[in-house]
Amino acid sequence: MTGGVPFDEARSIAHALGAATPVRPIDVPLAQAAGLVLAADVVAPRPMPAFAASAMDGWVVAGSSPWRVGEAILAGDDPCAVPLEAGRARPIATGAPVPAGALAVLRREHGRLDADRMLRPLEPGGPPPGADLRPAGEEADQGEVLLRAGVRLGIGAVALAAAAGCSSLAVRRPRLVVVVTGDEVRTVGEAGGGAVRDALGPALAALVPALGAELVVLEHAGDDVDVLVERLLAASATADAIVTTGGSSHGPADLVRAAIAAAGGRILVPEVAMRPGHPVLVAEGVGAAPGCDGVPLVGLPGNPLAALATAATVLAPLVRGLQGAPPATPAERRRHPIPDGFPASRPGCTMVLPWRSDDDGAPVPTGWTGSGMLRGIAAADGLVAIDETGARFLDLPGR
Ligand SMILES: Nc1nc2c(c(=O)[nH]1)N[C@H]1C(S)=C(S)[C@@H](COP(=O)(O)OP(=O)(O)OC[C@H]3O[C@@H](n4cnc5c(N)ncnc54)[C@H](O)[C@@H]3O)O[C@H]1N2
Ligand code: MOO
Repeated sequence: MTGGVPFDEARSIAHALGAATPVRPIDVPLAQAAGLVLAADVVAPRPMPAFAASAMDGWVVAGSSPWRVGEAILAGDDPCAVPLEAGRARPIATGAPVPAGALAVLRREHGRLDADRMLRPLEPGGPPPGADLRPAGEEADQGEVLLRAGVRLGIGAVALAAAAGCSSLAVRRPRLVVVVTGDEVRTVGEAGGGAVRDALGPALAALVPALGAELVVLEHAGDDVDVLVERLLAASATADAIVTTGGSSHGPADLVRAAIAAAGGRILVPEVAMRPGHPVLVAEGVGAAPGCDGVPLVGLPGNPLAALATAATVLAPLVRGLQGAPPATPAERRRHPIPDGFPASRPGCTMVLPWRSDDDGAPVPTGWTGSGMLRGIAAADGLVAIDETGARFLDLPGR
């Protein structure tokens, strides 16, 4: 047994903490919306497509063949007010509006235009009614919900919103402040003489936007509790949530817990039954004062692999809560048998390990899984959480 809050419960607490105060929606230009979480439903303002159009280059035909061919219709032309009469055809481009009365579109490779401008199908009978016609409203009726609030916008969703006529979208993008602690942590120069280079600041600077949040400040604080409290209070005034690294355990220089208390916060998750990352903590109300609720905080351990594993475990659900997104993706929730080559589960403890695909696409351990190591996660396709119920693949945004 490792002790600590069970893995799933810690994730639920983190998500619920964020979901209790989802951040205020902001409008962002469409081109900046990918990766962010939608704050309001997007509905089709008109049928999609808005008009009946040809799905192929060829001829739009009415009645039976042969057809007398008239003027071409191009994409961008106004829908024609004059219906196409039986026995007539018009050359038509993919996406061009189809006139009323049309039977079907005959693809250009399926027809022959004779010298007398009469069109005949190569196959007897010609196209069946409706062939290669895109009816108006085929994809959506007017007023139909295209994208639901809470969804993370991918490139397809951005393209759909653009097609629906949006030029900006309401999203929830939480503002995070990251405080990297540790007197021994250096941002420049080489490690040595007891010092280490900061591995976590740069990683979190990449992770935060990959989670669909905004990094407003990334700062370094030594192991001085007064300085740390000051930083937490300042952060609570600007941020929707705070992330600290290091000092989360109970060593002589581990000050994060004391600083949280001094900054008015309350620890909800003091440690998690997981390896690595056991000392990770989740707190609420940092910076709380009369008339101000304070903000959530996730205290990541200093050991680098532990920090990244716990970021995927509790920081990601907290951010999803703040975004108004559901707790975990269905892919993350799905349990798999523990894949070959991975360690068996340990009672009462969730192990989080980096994995990569082998040449056949099967997950294999990366090695270098010590809590202070980084070569494993550097080579990883993701993280896998193993417990007595099986294996679950966690999202590792920005990997
Ligand atoms: N007596 C016990 N000691 C420890 C326990 C325990 O249960 N009992 N838990 C261990 C576990 S598990 C972890 S994880 C670490 C986490 O401790 P902290 O969060 O307090 O981390 P630090 O002590 O500040 O640092 C640990 C390690 O990581 C290096 N570090 C810190 N920040 C960075 C950074 N930004 N970039 C690169 N490396 C960093 C730091 O120099 C230390 O080597 O506690 C165990 N102890
Ligand atoms: O939980 Mo710690 O990350 O094993 O060293």
